[in-house]
Amino acid sequence: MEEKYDNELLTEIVDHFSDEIFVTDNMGTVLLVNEVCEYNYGIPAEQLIGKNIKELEDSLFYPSATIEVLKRERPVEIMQRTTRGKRLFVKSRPIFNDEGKLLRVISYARDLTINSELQQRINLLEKQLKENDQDKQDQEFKDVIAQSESMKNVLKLTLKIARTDTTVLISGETGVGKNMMAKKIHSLSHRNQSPYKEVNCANLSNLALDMELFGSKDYGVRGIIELTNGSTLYLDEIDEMPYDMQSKLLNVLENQQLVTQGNNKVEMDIRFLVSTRKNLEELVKEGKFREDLYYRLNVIPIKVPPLRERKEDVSPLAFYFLNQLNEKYGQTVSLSPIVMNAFFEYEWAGNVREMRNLLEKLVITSDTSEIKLDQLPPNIKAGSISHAKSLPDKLEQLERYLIIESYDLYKSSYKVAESLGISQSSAIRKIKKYINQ
Ligand SMILES: Nc1ncnc2c1ncn2[C@@H]1O[C@H](COP(=O)(O)OP(=O)(O)OP(=O)(O)O)[C@@H](O)[C@H]1O
Repeated sequence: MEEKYDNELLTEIVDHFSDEIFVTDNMGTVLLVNEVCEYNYGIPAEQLIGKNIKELEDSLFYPSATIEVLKRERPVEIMQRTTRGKRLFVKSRPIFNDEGKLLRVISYARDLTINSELQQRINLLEKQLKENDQDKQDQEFKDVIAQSESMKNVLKLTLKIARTDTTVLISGETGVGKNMMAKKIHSLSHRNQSPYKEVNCANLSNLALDMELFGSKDYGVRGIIELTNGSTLYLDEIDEMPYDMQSKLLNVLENQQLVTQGNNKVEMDIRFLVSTRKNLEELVKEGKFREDLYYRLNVIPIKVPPLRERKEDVSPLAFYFLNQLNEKYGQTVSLSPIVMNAFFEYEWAGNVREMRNLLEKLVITSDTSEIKLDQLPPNIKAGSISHAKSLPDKLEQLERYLIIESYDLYKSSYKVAESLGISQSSAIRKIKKYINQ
């Protein structure tokens, strides 16, 4: 009786096994197969029983692992293709009786097509997820110009960390957009309904900064740290914070508590975003910045690269600001290609802010619709000359600058020749060299 149940149990297990099971006798006659066979070969299991493996090879699959085991009398592992287009990984092994005579061959086959289909599905889902992320990024950052790979990476990281609560250290030269990124982080965070506060640590005297941040009992004022509880506080130019004050800030960060001017211990829940123009690690080495505070702040570092290291952003930024400013001042000013070239060559020590300010001045003051090279400040006109190292290089850059400036103004090789006192053929040659290349 129990044997019957055991057989039923065995059939149940075999039929529900996710791999194919295929058993033959020592002549290759099929004795047992499970339901997976139907899926792999397109034939119901019953129709396979009693058939010989040699009849099945080629018509249903190739090669047969069972035939190999029958030949060699030892375990075999092979890759098999079925006429239904499946790729199976087959493991077959012989079963011997007590006298060592081959009795059965049992094979297990795993469908690798499922794996690759699964992989394709995963790839597709990952792709959709990435596109989704890209859409989201484009939407959230539509007012942030980022054509360069390095800026795109900054945005990607910003999007990723905005919704967390970690402290972020934003570093970069003046005017690269640190402030803008900090505001983005806040507006994309769950704190965006509470007011974002910022304090510049370089603009105030030590005493005033202390009072601004921590408040004053004498004057009965509450500090901005206390007032920002629950929201985001951006500490701009943290590198300028006096050493002693750094300990007070560290205390708040470490203990998430603040002793207020009213002498109450308040639990703090502030997200700190800090920025630095200087290399904080260097300042730590020089003993000007507390190492413990540095590590506490540097949880997620975001480095916003200077404009000269991401030239691809120069013209998109210029067009973006030009549009914005034209609209603001009711103008229709554009930049001549040569001016665009000068923008590209220039080093922009003041970065994006310097470019925006210059464009604002040009849009306001220009009385022509196209800005010409001679309307630019000398440092930008001559920007590319200062990069040249040797005298011959400098001379060539100077020549290039004069030719470009003159051609930008006159748009005629004859006039360029006349204005610079050279022959027209020489002017043509130089225009070709520096402009039309
Ligand atoms: N990628 C950008 N796209 C659009 N506008 C930008 C971009 N980067 C910077 N700006 C604009 O340039 C100006 C300067 O940026 P921001 O004040 O964020 O720089 P910063 O690095 O914080 O400067 P500082 O170190 O002087 O505080 C702002 O008007 C900002 O909106």
